[in-house]
Amino acid sequence: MSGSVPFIRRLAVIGVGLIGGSLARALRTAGAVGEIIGIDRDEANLRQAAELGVVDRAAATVAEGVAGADMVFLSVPVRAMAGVVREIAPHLAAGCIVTDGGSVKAEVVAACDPLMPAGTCFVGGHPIAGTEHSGVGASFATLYQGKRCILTPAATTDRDALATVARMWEAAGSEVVLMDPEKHDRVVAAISHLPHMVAYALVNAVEGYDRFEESILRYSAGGFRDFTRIASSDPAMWRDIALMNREGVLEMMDHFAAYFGQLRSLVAAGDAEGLERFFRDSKESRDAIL
Ligand SMILES: NC(=O)c1ccc[n+]([C@@H]2O[C@H](COP(=O)([O-])OP(=O)(O)OC[C@H]3O[C@@H](n4cnc5c(N)ncnc54)[C@H](O)[C@@H]3O)[C@@H](O)[C@H]2O)c1
Ligand SMILES: O=C(O)C(=O)C[C@]1(C(=O)O)C=C[C@@H](O)C=C1
Repeated sequence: MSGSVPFIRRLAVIGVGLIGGSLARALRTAGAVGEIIGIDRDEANLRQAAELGVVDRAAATVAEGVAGADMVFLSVPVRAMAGVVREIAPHLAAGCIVTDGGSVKAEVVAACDPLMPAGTCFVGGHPIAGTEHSGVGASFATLYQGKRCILTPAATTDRDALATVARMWEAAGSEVVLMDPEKHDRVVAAISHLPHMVAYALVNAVEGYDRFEESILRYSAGGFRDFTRIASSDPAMWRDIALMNREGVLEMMDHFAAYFGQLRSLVAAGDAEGLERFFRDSKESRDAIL
């Protein structure tokens, strides 16, 4: 544990899975938080969170769980966020900050912000870090180390609350970036949501390929497995993301289809030079991000 002062007195984590559990672990390791209360509709997962010491105690009810908390972190699927805020709103202490880690921001912020009682504040957030695994058993303290966390404040967001949420993510090891929610959704549609759509479609396409009488997936090796790791991610989480960032995801799927079509034309035309140029451009861009 670092010697830093716990600047969050009581943190309530709603949805103690990969994202919420990892934040709880990271903040505890950093000495940034006094007490951590867990809330989850999956009783077995919540019990495990308490047994693992990820939370200090499991709340019996949502009302009891958020009572007296100065920070509430929402890490439930994106379409569940507003319902949870509606449920906790009457029980929040004055000055409480509610923030989230959901993968879509415009609709989440627009739905949650107006539900907040006077004297409390909602700050939208999204750590750009994760894995294909779910549940508190998959959580780990270093998930956010060296990663970015995007915060999406509105013009009306209290600046002190924003600074406290930024400090929380920095304590977890992340670099905080501010962005408006609409830009956020277009950016993650490109760098996160499209790759998941492509990976899910690729696995189904190969499994659905019926030229042979056996499933050929078992012959897959490094290339296919690296590329499709994220197709093992939670289907319900990705259903919610595709529905809530529908416009951004559709725009990127169309954009991708145009590039895929270009590549198809190069193959069909036997254009060796064009193919090599296409692959070189891509390799240069990909090498540059590492
Ligand atoms: N998995 C990732 O890589 C990743 C990365 C960044 C952000 N996110 C976002 O973080 C959020 C959580 O994802 P996760 O990967 O931690 O999922 P997870 O399945 O590991 O954890 C979510 C937890 O929320 C609980 N839950 C669901 N609905 C609830 C409700 N209404 N009330 C109380 N508890 C409820 C579930 O029981 C589960 O334990 C999602 O919004 C997701 O979009 C995920
Ligand atoms: O590394 C992974 O497994 C992830 O899918 C993490 C990932 C991504 O990079 O796309 C997935 C969803 C998020 O909202 C943020 C991060």
